[in-house]
Amino acid sequence: MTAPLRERTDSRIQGGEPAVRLDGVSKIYGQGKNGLLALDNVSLSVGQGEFVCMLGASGCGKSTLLSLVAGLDSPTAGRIGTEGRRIAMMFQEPALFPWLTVSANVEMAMRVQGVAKRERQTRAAEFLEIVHLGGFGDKRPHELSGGMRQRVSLARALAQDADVLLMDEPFGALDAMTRDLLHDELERIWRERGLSVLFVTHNVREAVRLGDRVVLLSSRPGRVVEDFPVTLDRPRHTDSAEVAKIAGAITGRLREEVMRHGS
Ligand SMILES: Nc1ncnc2c1ncn2[C@@H]1O[C@H](COP(=O)(O)OP(=O)(O)OP(=O)(O)O)[C@@H](O)[C@H]1O
Repeated sequence: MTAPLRERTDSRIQGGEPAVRLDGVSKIYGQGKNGLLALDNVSLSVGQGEFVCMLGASGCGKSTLLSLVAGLDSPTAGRIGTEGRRIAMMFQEPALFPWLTVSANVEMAMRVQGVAKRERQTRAAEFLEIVHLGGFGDKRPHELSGGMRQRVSLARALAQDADVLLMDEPFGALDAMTRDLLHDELERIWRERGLSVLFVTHNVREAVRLGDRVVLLSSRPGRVVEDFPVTLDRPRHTDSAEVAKIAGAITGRLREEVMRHGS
């Protein structure tokens, strides 16, 4: 059974504005001669309902960019617009509270928002249904597989009533088959709920499998090198020839970028 879609709170959202917009964003960690330029003049937008994947060499500033969009840190220069949108983040590690049940983990976001207990429980059960974990609410995280724990993490993100999902290599630690299943589920949830997604990955095929666009960042300092539109029909398959062809072109460009910096 799929839980009914809850009404979107679209009054928060301004007309055709992008869900996320970065204008000339730079980030320097530290100060003076010890300062480290992590991001340099990055301009990028994620449209409403768009799925954007971001690729780049290790250390090029992808996580930094997500943390700036999430408001966990401030840019040194430039502007980030996410007006009125609710943002949730997902990481490679699901970071669940091990002593709480699955349901209580999902309820946590609503608890912070002051939602009454009975409603929290009902809604947590709905979100767990959406991620195909109905009936697992009373389990503890250690009783679940890695893929199931990431599903809980996704349910917890949805429980924050997010419009924008920032995902930092969320499936990087999972085996290929589990990852494929989660791609299908994420795609379904993204479509059904009209989410805007900014998804960081090292896996080029994963980026092409999921993204409406794939944005390539340069080696540090991160700059936008290229923005590849992906217009293949959905659902796509990671192992398909079409995905492989586009992934091959992007990998070539990524390799050039990494070689240019000798890293
Ligand atoms: N809080 C911090 N203080 C100082 N330097 C930092 C901090 N966070 C990140 N950095 C540095 O900024 C650069 C960008 O880091 P970031 O984690 O954003 O890269 P990334 O592209 O996500 O890397 P990876 O692909 O390896 O996860 C790196 O050189 C990193 O060491």
